[in-house]
Amino acid sequence: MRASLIQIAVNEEESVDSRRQRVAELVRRQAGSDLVVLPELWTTGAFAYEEFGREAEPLEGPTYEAMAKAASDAGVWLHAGSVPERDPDGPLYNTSLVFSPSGELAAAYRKIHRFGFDKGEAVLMGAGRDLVTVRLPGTTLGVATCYDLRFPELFRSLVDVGAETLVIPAGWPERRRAHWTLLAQARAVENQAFVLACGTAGTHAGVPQAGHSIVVDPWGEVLAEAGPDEEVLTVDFDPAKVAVTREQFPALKDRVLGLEPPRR
Ligand SMILES: O=C(O)CCC(=O)C(=O)O
Repeated sequence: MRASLIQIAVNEEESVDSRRQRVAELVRRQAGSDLVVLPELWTTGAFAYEEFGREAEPLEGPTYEAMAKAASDAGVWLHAGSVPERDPDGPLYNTSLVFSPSGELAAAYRKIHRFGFDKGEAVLMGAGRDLVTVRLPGTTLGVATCYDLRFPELFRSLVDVGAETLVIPAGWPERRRAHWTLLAQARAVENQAFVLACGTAGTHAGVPQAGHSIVVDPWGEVLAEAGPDEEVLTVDFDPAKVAVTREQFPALKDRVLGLEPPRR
């Protein structure tokens, strides 16, 4: 299976419209890959809080339209990263869109863990509640977004519903790049799954982005890692390695659930 992670540079000098067109063209150029992955909130930037409301789109908005077409033009599965979604009956959501090679929406995932503590996304957006997996020929994707990476129980739940390849679009800041790399490897090792983690490059809202998108195999080996700038990271991997790893080193079978609290 060939995956291409497009680590988009999100800078304020470029308008959202031109970035959308540029990214659609970049997706089209990945014809021949099976799966293309984009980062989190690449239209606005994950830290451009004032832009969320201004650039929010209905689910089937301009980014949806452009990415559905790009996926079908290229004939690829496209995890189109996330957009600020305006729910007509509710708040904004940080919503990821996954398209099939014919341009049909295969899944939408509303980010569960919102970043910012008492500001930013955590107060501006609503929280998703639903686990999302997508069946592709050869593997099942489990989807999560950026800050979700810090919550291992989410990934365990995805594994419990069949995830074998964990896809994580992000807008991770340079300041915590070490956490990004470490957590991507940890999620791969503990879940015996592939991790495809696609971040942004550039600087927006004064926050330099980490770049360094990364692909990790179920044994924790880094198959490919991007540099700090805009880049397409292409990697070939064998999804069957998940089953082989889980069979040869069956640690997931040794889970002990429902432990008792300490006795007083
Ligand atoms: O957890 C982090 O350090 C970064 C998270 C983040 O930037 C986000 O979820 O947008």
